[in-house]
Amino acid sequence: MKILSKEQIYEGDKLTAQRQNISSTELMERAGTQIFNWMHMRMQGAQVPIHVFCGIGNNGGDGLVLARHLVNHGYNVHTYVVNYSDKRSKDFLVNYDRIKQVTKEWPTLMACEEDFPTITPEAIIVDAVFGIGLNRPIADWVKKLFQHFRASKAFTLAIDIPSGLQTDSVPESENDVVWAGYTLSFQSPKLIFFLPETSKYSVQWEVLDIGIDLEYIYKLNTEAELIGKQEVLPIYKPRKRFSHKGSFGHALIVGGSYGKIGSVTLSSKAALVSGVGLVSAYVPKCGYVPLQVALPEAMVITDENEKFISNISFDITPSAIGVGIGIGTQDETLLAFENFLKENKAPLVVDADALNLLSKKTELLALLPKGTVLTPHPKELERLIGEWKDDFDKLNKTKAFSKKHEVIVVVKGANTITVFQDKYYVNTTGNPGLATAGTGDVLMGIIAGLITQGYEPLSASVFGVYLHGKAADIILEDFGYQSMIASYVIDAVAEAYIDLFKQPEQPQVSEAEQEES
Ligand SMILES: NC(=O)C1=CN([C@@H]2O[C@H](COP(=O)(O)OP(=O)(O)OC[C@H]3O[C@@H](n4cnc5c(N)ncnc54)[C@H](OP(=O)(O)O)[C@@H]3O)[C@@H](O)[C@H]2O)[C@@H](O)CC1
Ligand SMILES: Nc1ncnc2c1ncn2[C@@H]1O[C@H](COP(=O)(O)OP(=O)(O)O)[C@@H](O)[C@H]1O
Ligand SMILES: [K+]
Repeated sequence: MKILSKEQIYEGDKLTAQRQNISSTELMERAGTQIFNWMHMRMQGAQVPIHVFCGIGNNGGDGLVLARHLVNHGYNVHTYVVNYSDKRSKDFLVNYDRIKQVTKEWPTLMACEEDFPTITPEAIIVDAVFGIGLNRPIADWVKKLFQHFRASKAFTLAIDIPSGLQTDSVPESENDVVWAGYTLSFQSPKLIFFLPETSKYSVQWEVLDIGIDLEYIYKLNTEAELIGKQEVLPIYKPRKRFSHKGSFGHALIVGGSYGKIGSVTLSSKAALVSGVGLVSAYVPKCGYVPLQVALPEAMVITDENEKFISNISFDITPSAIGVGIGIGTQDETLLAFENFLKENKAPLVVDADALNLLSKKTELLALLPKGTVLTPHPKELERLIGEWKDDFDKLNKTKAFSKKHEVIVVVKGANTITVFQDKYYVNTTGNPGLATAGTGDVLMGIIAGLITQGYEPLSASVFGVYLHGKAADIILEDFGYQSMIASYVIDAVAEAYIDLFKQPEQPQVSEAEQEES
């Protein structure tokens, strides 16, 4: 699913009105009605107090449409106009008149703290104060209103975006923003739902379809894309009946040092379950026995050194190489890595300590083949691109880094974002069960394994991140967040593949209904 910028959303609204020959008022009616339907389906007329807080722009207009429908359906509604400006949008005014026609209880005008109503914890707050039009600092009394919402502990439903958030920046203080339990977003999810610093402002989100022109969306090139099953299915390469192990390449996993051989075992096994034909592991001598015992399917090549890698030399021709897990950052290993990069022609995935070696000696970045995949966790990323001011600064710096060095950067985290040139691919799978040792090694093995099988490095990264997260989601039911470990994630990659082709469950039709039809 495409994640539209604010400008693209406004453009989409305008074009839709033109092409469907409807007014912006009608589009707002659609938007507000969708919100009403969402609430009505869940509330079924329950008489919980609903406080709808409307700004003076179109987000407020949506709130007024919703409030009118709630009044018409007999809900216990209180509507407020948060009067932070003397301006009013045209469609706000239209809907202000319309709500006055259906109730004697006109919206209460609020202009300072004294006007704040009492909100009980069991009430519902609808936040239609600011939408994507917020463009400057908010008045102090309005910030106090947001704090009043939060202090009330009432469930808060935000329309389009939690008020106080802008689509392309991080708020200065968490007191300047509405903390929503749920956000109903029009047309496109917003990037801020997926970033570490801003995702907390909406516990859950959902996109409501307001019928924006499909051709416009289809042709649109967006900076960010949300990656779910629909997006990875076209990437998947089916297997031919007469394929053989030679058809799926030979992966080489280079890593390990004394006490850290497990990382190589995990990556190599992950590469195998991703579907490669052959896997070899390159480890220091101390890794030979543990690897052969733990993973009989893999071949093992050893370094001359007993405890760490000192010279990466082999006489196979791997289709792709994953390097860096557990190798440490000592000088001999740095030199071995440098010499390896000077010789290497195979596509690369660089992870863990190899990333730290790149940060230690940045000249090595020039030796990476074009399209190399880097898979840093936040600390490794910081060593590569320097400190960032906030999440947007981080993404911009990563983008600049990706462009400069022609590499793909997989920014790992709760919503892993793969960055390549001008584009962000935001993953939707995965859960906090993955916050455990070795899951990054597994990811590296999967991505290296997919490149080995002939996937383009960018597709391999996006697909690999999806499969890895999906595997964790599948086993969540069995192991929960606490007891999930990296090996179980490897075991579940098979199910993640199978899930790609599962049809959504159809609603059960009773025999009586079948006979009727
Ligand atoms: N277009 C459509 O057809 C549809 C739009 N939809 C809805 O419209 C929403 C966007 O609406 P919007 O553009 O009117 O902006 P909104 O967020 O309501 O803000 C109001 C105005 O406040 C102002 N302002 C900004 N910051 C300020 C500040 N700090 N303190 C004081 N004032 C400030 C600023 O105006 P300015 O003063 O800069 O001229 C701004 O314009 C969108 O989120 C969705 O809910 C849906 O109905 C679908 C159809
Ligand atoms: N809260 C979370 N939600 C989803 N995925 C997570 C979460 N925390 C970590 N992960 C994922 O787990 C993996 C951890 O990788 P990394 O930090 O390199 O671990 P290790 O070095 O122990 O292998 C990454 O793929 C990351 O995206
Ligand atoms: K809002």
